[in-house]
Amino acid sequence: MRILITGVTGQVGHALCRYDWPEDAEIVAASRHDLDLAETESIASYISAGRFDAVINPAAYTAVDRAETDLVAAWRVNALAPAAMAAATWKVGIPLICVSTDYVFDGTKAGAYNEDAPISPSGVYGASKAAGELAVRTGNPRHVILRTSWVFSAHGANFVKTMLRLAEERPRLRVVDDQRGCPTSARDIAAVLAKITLRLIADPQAPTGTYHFSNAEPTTWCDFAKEIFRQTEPFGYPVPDVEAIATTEYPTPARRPANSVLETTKIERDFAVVPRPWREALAEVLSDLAHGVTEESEVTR
Ligand SMILES: NC(=O)C1=CN([C@@H]2O[C@H](COP(=O)(O)OP(=O)(O)OC[C@H]3O[C@@H](n4cnc5c(N)ncnc54)[C@H](OP(=O)(O)O)[C@@H]3O)[C@@H](O)[C@H]2O)C=CC1
Ligand SMILES: Cc1cn([C@H]2C[C@H](O)[C@@H](COP(=O)(O)OP(=O)(O)O[C@H]3O[C@@H](C)C(=O)[C@@H](O)[C@H]3O)O2)c(=O)[nH]c1=O
Ligand SMILES: [Mg+2]
Repeated sequence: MRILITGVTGQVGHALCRYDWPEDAEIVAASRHDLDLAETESIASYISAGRFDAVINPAAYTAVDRAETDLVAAWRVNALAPAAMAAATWKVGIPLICVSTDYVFDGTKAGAYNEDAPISPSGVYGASKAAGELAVRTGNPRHVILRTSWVFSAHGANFVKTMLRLAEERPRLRVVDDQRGCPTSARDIAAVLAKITLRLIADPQAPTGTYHFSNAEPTTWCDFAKEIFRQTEPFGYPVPDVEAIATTEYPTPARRPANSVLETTKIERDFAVVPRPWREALAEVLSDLAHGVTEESEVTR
């Protein structure tokens, strides 16, 4: 079976390429040079010519603040590209597995969001991802949309690596303590995406639709930062003071949800997925970083 993976230079795409796929899985890893997702018109022919058995699309325009002033580019990659993929995959009768975000929610809900909670994105990034979801839902009934949150990994750009970099530069960091969510390892997301994809390829009756997946145990960005430094201290890395601040004290172009905790019971039930605590996944990533398993690592398949 042939599986197309997009966004292979990103956190989740990279982890998918490194996943331990079964022997009979042939992974086609498409970078922006192979398939530029901003070129909407090129997507259909690439997919129809590829003889794929499934398409996994973790590629996205993920610069949340930049999206506010780069609306068309964000919508091309996050909305139009998934729309083109949905049409093309449905035409050749294969499943489409896409990744979406907690930022489709406005964050005003008190508890965790389940898959049926109404979406109400407050920024361009979230809105464009919500549009991509809708396109996939209406374009290919054989889809899974996996919403996740606060992705981190040794590879690529993310909050963990930002904190480690800032700690080298400053003795004191100020981090928002009034936005709640669940950090999630790109490797864990990749394992879930692989499991879902293999099941959809093998079984025409496999469950489809929208699913939430994150690592377990909600936290705030501030407590996430503190845990990063608690875990890196033994490596001899610099440990800055982390000051808890309010979102109002850290102005950004895009508004972020105050609460974006995702409820994961549906995926646990339908795909027998067991989310592990993010602190455990963080330890793995920090160990990878300490041992130099970073973006320079070669993807071997
Ligand atoms: N990062 C996060 O915290 C979260 C991410 N998500 C979602 O998870 C998915 C994976 O995110 P993550 O791995 O972190 O993303 P990254 O930002 O790490 O990677 C994005 C990938 O998309 C590719 N891409 C962007 N524009 C294009 C284009 N025009 N043509 C082809 N490829 C393109 C990038 O390629 P290049 O390197 O060439 O730019 C890169 O490979 C996304 O759908 C995202 O919306 C959901 C919740 C949280
Ligand atoms: C660097 C920094 C950030 N912050 C705040 C800003 C923001 O509210 C929060 C996290 O910062 P980031 O820029 O990493 O966050 P952001 O880019 O918004 O992360 C999001 O990315 C997209 C792609 C998603 O889909 C989301 O799930 C989420 O992971 O921390 C501080 O308070 N202090 C700091 O020094
Ligand atoms: Mg960011």
